[in-house]
Amino acid sequence: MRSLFGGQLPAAVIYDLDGTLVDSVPDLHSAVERFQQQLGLPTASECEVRDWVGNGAARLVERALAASAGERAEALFPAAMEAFMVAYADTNGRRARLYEGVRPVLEALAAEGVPQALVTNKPLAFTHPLLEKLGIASYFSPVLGGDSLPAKKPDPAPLRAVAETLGVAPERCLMVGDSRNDLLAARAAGMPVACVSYGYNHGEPIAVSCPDLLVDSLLKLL
Ligand SMILES: O=C(O)COP(=O)(O)O
Ligand SMILES: [Mg+2]
Repeated sequence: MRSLFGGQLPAAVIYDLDGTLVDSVPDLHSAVERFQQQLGLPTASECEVRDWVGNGAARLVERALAASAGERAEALFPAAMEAFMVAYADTNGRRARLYEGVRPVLEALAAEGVPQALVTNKPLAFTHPLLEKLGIASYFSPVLGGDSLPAKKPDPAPLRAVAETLGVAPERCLMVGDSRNDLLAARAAGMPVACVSYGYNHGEPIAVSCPDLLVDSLLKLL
């Protein structure tokens, strides 16, 4: 990580959540399965849901409907969205786990006084309870969800907003993510970007998008 900043630490680190810090797919899959069952639709596998995550809750529901509801997808969307929100409020955090290395890295950077922030496409109402459950909420300020601003990643607006809030130049921040949404947002904001290889990227290895740094564990950032 220091190699990207002339041997120094970045002025701030901005993390993605799902697929970068937290393996949240088991809980998202349970919620998708539940709304599909309620609507009498065939249910998705966990692998399918893994490839659909990353553009926020509405896109996840749309992708699940496209795969299971055929011509009825559009008409079923409002009911599916409502059922998903209720189901995920219940399943969120049940099986979610921090990836290896996450807590030590958060601790190490906090000890060095590096500000850490979170920009996820997950709705904010699900983000705060998940961070609390996993015991990592106190590391991040600010926390932006997919519905915090009019635009979400891959739009650079949330990353720019964080840099401005923290009073640091975007090029001195490091974005850490798992998907091309994180990478495109960072590039458009003028931020160096590190990606983890183990996350969710719509079924494609993130290496294809050539991040500035590619790591198989957050520990490699140190
Ligand atoms: O699409 C989601 O809800 C997950 O988003 P994230 O990878 O930006 O945390
Ligand atoms: Mg992600």
